[in-house]
Amino acid sequence: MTALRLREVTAGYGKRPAVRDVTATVDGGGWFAIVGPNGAGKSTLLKAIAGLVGFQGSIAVHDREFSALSRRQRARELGYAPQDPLLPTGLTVTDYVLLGRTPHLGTLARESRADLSIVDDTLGRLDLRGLAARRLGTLSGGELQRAVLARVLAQRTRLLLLDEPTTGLDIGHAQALLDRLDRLRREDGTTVVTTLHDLTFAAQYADTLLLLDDGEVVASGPPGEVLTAERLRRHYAADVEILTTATGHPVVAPVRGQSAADPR
Ligand SMILES: Nc1ncnc2c1ncn2[C@@H]1O[C@H](COP(=O)(O)OP(=O)(O)OP(=O)(O)O)[C@@H](O)[C@H]1O
Repeated sequence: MTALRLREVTAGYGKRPAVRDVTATVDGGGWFAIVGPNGAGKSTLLKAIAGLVGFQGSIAVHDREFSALSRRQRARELGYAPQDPLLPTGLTVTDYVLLGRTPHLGTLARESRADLSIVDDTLGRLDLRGLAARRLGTLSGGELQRAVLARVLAQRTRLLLLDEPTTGLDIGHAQALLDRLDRLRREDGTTVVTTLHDLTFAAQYADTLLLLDDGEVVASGPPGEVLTAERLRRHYAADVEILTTATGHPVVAPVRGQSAADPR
């Protein structure tokens, strides 16, 4: 099944769209990473898919035209975690994660035992049970990041849109978080769409990369095809070598002192 279909999506804020004519298909259960240099339009594209930025073109989620759905229906179809969410610092981790159940609550808006059980299960999956009673304002950056992911996972949607989910995480925590997402994908068939700055991580986890530059798609396909030294020089002004892990995944290795942006 197709989880997400974008047809000629153009989106932005003012007269000049930040994203232009993006066409892409994401298979159910896949991992699709949107990559590109700063300001390329990655976050804008995710926001358009999440219904937070106006767009032209067509966005279909699980074969339903997204603009035809109500806010509540959208929140049941996809979970979105922004890069810098506004966090209610006084809320406990449990109460914050419970917010993820809002689209599923009945008319009386009271959480059921099933909702609480989902929250507890999600806290367990993200090793957050020990922090359940802590207020968000007292957490470290990495702990907060996990709490944000927990809120989205508690929404229990088949499609996740995550904007830079590893920002501020050390390499071990970043890997653990991406591994958890990967397990979710394999066990529950969840579809994952992320923006990721770390191209080596993107190549490890995603099956498809979409490379944006200046709002336009400049390459898409399997990581091994998209990530070439030539492309990274052209679109990131970066001097890199592409190495390969024992498992055959590309590794993007910067080469010292040879930045293409350096006037020399
Ligand atoms: N709210 C806004 N109003 C006006 N312009 C915006 C707004 N948000 C982003 N932009 C502009 O849209 C363009 C794309 O920004 P976007 O945040 O989508 O890029 P990005 O690829 O996610 O960048 P980064 O890697 O730096 O996070 C940029 O030129 C940015 O300045």
